Amino acid sequence: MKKLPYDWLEEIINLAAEWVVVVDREGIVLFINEAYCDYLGTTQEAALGQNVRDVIENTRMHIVAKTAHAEIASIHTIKGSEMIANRHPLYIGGELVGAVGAVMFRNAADWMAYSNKVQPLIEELDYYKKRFANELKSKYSFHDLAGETEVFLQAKQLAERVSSSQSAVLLTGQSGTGKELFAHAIHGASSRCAFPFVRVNSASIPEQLLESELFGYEEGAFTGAKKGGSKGKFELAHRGTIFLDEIGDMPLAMQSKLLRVLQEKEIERVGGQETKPIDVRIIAATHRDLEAMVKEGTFREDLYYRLNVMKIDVPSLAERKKDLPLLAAVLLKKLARAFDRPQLTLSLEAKNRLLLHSWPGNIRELENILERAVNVMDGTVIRMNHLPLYLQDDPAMEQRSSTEETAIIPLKHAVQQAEKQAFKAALNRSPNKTEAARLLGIGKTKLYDKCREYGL
Ligand SMILES: Nc1ncnc2c1ncn2[C@@H]1O[C@H](COP(=O)(O)OP(=O)(O)OP(=O)(O)O)[C@@H](O)[C@H]1O
Repeated sequence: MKKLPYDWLEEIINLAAEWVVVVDREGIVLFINEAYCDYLGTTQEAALGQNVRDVIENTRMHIVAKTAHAEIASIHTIKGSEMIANRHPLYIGGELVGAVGAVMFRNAADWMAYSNKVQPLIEELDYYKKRFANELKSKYSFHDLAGETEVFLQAKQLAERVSSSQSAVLLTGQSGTGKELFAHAIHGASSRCAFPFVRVNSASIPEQLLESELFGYEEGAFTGAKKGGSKGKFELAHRGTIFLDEIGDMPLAMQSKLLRVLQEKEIERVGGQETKPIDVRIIAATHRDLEAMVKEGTFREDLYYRLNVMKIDVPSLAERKKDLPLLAAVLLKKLARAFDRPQLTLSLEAKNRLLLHSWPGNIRELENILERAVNVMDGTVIRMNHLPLYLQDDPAMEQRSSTEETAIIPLKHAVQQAEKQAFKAALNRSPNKTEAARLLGIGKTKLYDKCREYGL
């Protein structure tokens, strides 16, 4: 291979690094470029062969040539100016022969120009770091859990009491009842509140990804694995709380792995050899009947007992209908802020209609209905015609439709009712949403959209 001529190399160094010096192991100058000499007020002829300390004030090149410890971005004052220099040990053929020094920024103005470019990037990084940290914080406190009915207050008081313990908590209750809010509040009131709150939804993560999502993976664990590997949710939650939502949807194979982690209190990344100790509190939630699943053999009994140390039943909205006006008011306040539409209220007629509804989708359904209304109305009062069609029907029909002979109703409503029934049945009969989507012959995204639409 043809080598570059020496004078080319020198020119390349001048262009690339501007000020460069090379010393041998004794600190004798072997090379220094012209630009550096000009600044120092010397010449190459005079500097070569001299001890570097006699050529450059405050230098540390002779030290790096001895210790072989690189010094990066060190501040170096020469002739009253602060420069930023890098000093590297120089190895040739594996042997330490001296050191190379380069001045990266010759004055504050150079540094400022560079810093002006880098600063916005640092600020952006900072912003994302803070946002990420916020994501890992609990967002709701007990104060945010609205409700005054006896059954709700009992659940809330029990949750407040268990906050201070380290025991696992199992939150049960239908979908949309506020289990996640309870989990946030428990973490927020616990001694772990300064550490992360990390949520994992077992139903929304494909089975083959769940293990690496929970426990992380090492570099090269599989095709497409990130360089340096990745932390799993358990590692992210270290010293904090992990919220295992939809635990009833966790596949059996993963249940065994989860149980091992809970017993051993250590995790092993996918593709890794070492185990890491982990200190997390577990809060699990499900809308499924785990005891029935244990009997059926679809949920591990030993895992069930590990998770079910403290069980809190979050009541359905049907059981706490008296809370509906208060909940609607709280949710409307939230929507008013989000949509910048102050003073949102419910008309008496709409409120009465809501009180007659059976609320299979609980508070999430109420939230969706109110949000939809805010989107379709102009003023500040939610009226009957702002409610979804299935609530504009005669309320008696809602109760009758499943038991009596089919009433004649507009086709559009009938289709909606039938669709909602089909979704409910598929969800009840399937161990997870993927299976429900398969039974219905639709994609998972469509299933999620429809569940949101019908508040399921
Ligand atoms: N007590 C409450 N006060 C105010 N808002 C509530 C309350 N409970 C629930 N909500 C609201 O209802 C919605 C559903 O709550 P959440 O997601 O906690 O339900 P969930 O039981 O975890 O549902 P799923 O089982 O489907 O995950 C949320 O948007 C939440 O803000």
